[in-house]
Amino acid sequence: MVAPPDNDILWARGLHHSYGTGTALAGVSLGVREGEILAVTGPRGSGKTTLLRCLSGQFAPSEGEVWFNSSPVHTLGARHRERLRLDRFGWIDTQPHLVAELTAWENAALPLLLRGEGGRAARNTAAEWLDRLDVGDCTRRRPAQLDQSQRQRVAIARALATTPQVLFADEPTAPLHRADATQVLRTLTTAARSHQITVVLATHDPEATSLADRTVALLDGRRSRGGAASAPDAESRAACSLSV
Ligand SMILES: Nc1ncnc2c1ncn2[C@@H]1O[C@H](COP(=O)(O)OP(=O)(O)OP(=O)(O)O)[C@@H](O)[C@H]1O
Repeated sequence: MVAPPDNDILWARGLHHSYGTGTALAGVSLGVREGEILAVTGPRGSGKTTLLRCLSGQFAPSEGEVWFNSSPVHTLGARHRERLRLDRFGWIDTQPHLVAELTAWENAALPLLLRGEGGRAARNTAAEWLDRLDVGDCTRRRPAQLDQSQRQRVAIARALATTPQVLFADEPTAPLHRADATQVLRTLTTAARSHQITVVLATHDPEATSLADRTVALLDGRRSRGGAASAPDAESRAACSLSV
């Protein structure tokens, strides 16, 4: 087992993952720099979600390695991976999975409370992020009293509230209308840049790829050549990342 380059916060080599007999990842390697916003693109079924789940420790890949901050993730047991996700990672799903019985405020504060933060501090931080996501006036409402766009904004505020080292976002603006999606994406990427949060963003949205530093494209569970560089130094960054 060879340690990854020091300058990659997240690094994966030769990732394979299957669902039963269906292969979702067939040997994907990549590196993500600290503070980088990386877009993962590809057609439906190309493996984007599976890649994000393997990188974030939700799935243990059937083959291959994942390293975070120069420590192996793929050799960790389920409980240690869970702890790593709670302490270091954030996750935004395509659909906002909020707790129906809790208010927007309580939903956004939840990961902070699970980390052991005091109630008042957690609620203050959650309120700040709800404000930034333009749902500051919905804090006392439950998910059923919010529209889809407001629910997704609460889910994004919840993911940002912990200021994770790496934020994984799986097509986070798919349920939003065009204008909403653009505004939410800009808020998300601006917040990530100002807080040095590394983002791995699975997306079909050209607007999202234009806000990223670099794009990695997948096809049939492998890296394809479709990833277009979007930043001046993208070529040199891409050279640091492996592709098979
Ligand atoms: N739970 C599952 N059970 C069986 N097969 C699955 C499962 N999840 C994904 N797959 C299959 O694995 C492959 C990769 O799926 P994945 O969801 O990772 O791709 P994706 O690029 O994120 O697609 P989409 O854009 O539709 O979300 C596809 O062939 C898909 O049908």
